[in-house]
Amino acid sequence: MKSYIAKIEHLSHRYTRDWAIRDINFEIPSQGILGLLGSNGAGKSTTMNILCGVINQTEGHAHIDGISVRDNPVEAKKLIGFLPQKAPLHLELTVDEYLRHCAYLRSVPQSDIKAAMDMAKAKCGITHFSNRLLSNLSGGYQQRVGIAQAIIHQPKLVVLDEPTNGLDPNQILEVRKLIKEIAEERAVILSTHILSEVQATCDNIIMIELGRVVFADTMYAFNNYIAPNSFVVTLDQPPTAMDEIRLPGITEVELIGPRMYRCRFEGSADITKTVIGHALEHGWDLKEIYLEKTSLDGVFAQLSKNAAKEV
Ligand SMILES: Nc1ncnc2c1ncn2[C@@H]1O[C@H](COP(=O)(O)OP(=O)(O)OP(=O)(O)O)[C@@H](O)[C@H]1O
Repeated sequence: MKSYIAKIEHLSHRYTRDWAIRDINFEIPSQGILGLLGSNGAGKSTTMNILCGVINQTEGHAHIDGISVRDNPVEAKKLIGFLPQKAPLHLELTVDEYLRHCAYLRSVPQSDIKAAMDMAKAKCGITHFSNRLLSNLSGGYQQRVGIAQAIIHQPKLVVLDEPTNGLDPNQILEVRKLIKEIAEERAVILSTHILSEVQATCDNIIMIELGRVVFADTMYAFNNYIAPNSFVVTLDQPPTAMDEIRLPGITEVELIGPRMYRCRFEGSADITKTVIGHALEHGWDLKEIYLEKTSLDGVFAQLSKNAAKEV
């Protein structure tokens, strides 16, 4: 058995003059969740749409289980469930009416449709809403219906474009849990511009910026990559000269609030222990110290810098 279900090779696309994506290469593992992370306009939807046969690429190849999406779209699409950024819901239908319609569109045999609907509803926790109009469901439940339509034909790969966009914090947690459950049986690729979304749900990550892959590895490697390089410290009795806080290893100290300093450092985060010891020794009266999480912007900046160096 192949360890991946889909393969993207040298994928490039331009809508008009400029390239939206350029020479994208990656594989989607047969199981688990792959996160496609990138800021707005990075090229996530373009990549997803090509993968799902919604648009044809200008150059390169997308294969699902060895089948070319471009050359054999009907067969390739049978293997994919897709929830686009704007869920294709018909709000005037009930959950059952809508899912029956989706099963029919997905060529589920007539005799299997009821079982397919029951399976998708149970999996997505919407059985009790079978006869509810979609327009009367909350955003979180509408998204569950969107996911149910994506798995109704038991695809090997589920593609989710910004699946938690517009949901409230509780709904986000529930939908993430559902996505993880779905990925126990198949491959899932989800796109998002939210770093914490990928960190919370994904096993592997592809990060794209300006249409190019800037990072591709496991989530573990990514988390190590974005190890924080700054901390914030509040000192009730700070030294008169701010420079005194700049202990060896600290490269920059910035005043960001009353007696509150952002310190950038190189090397191990253990530097905070040194600062705590030093503050105690010099009576700086340390109130609070915490490592700052690297922002997505920070990660992008760092990755772009690295990519530029490699060119
Ligand atoms: N139909 C289109 N016609 C022309 N340009 C487009 C079209 N769709 C997308 N683009 C451009 O292609 C680039 C990539 O867009 P894409 O929608 O793939 O990015 P994205 O990462 O999904 O962003 P978002 O999170 O905002 O949806 C952007 O510069 C965008 O303006």
